[in-house]
Amino acid sequence: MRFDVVTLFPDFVRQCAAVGVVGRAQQRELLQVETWNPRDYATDNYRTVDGRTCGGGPGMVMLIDPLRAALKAMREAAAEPVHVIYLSPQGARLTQGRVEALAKLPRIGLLCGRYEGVDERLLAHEVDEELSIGDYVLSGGELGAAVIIDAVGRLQEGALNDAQSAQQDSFSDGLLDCPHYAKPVRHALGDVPEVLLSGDHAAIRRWRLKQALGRTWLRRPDLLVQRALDKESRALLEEFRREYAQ
Ligand SMILES: c1cc(-c2cnc[nH]2)ccn1
Repeated sequence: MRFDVVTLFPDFVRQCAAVGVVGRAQQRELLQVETWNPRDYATDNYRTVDGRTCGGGPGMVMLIDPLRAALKAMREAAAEPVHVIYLSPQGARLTQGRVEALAKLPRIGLLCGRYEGVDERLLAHEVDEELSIGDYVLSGGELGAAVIIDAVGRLQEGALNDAQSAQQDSFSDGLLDCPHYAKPVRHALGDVPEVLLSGDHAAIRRWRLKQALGRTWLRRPDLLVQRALDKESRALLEEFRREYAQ
């Protein structure tokens, strides 16, 4: 997987991708992150990349030509076709399902806007998809790009170790994660649940699934609506709800 990020802040994006799972995956050449700065493609002496918004009003808009030249250089830099994503509050909300689909692509281009955004004509001709990481306004698209690089990058074959894969699976089955504990077993803040000390792996699996179902029901019931539950999960959730109601 190759990510190509068009951004006025390449160092920020590279630093985000240099640590943790994604950083290690880059070192192991499981993925590649390249950056393209539109300012390097501005043709005037001031390296101008923004202009006043037509029709008046506050703020500036990113100009077509520096972005278009940067995208052209990006497309020419490698053979595979690029799926170009523009990060914006106007985009479709990013979901784990969309992340899993994106993880199958050979190359992803991430266009990061700043100021009030990007000239609509550039978006209409150069962008395949708009995605939002949440209903709030950020200072630019770079944090969205970092989220996509992390969520998609960690799904590349070999990027995760066994424990991380298990944790990924627990989120990816559409439920919130169960509670986690480490030593000491006894603490002034409370004790580790006995079942986790029992060595009974079947009971531990059921307890973790019950907690995940119960938490999802309490905190994100909308996720449960979208998810069919098997007989065991329905029974465990009912058990959780009965105990919760007591
Ligand atoms: C993705 C991008 C953005 C954003 C880009 N520029 C200002 N906000 C907000 C949410 N998700």
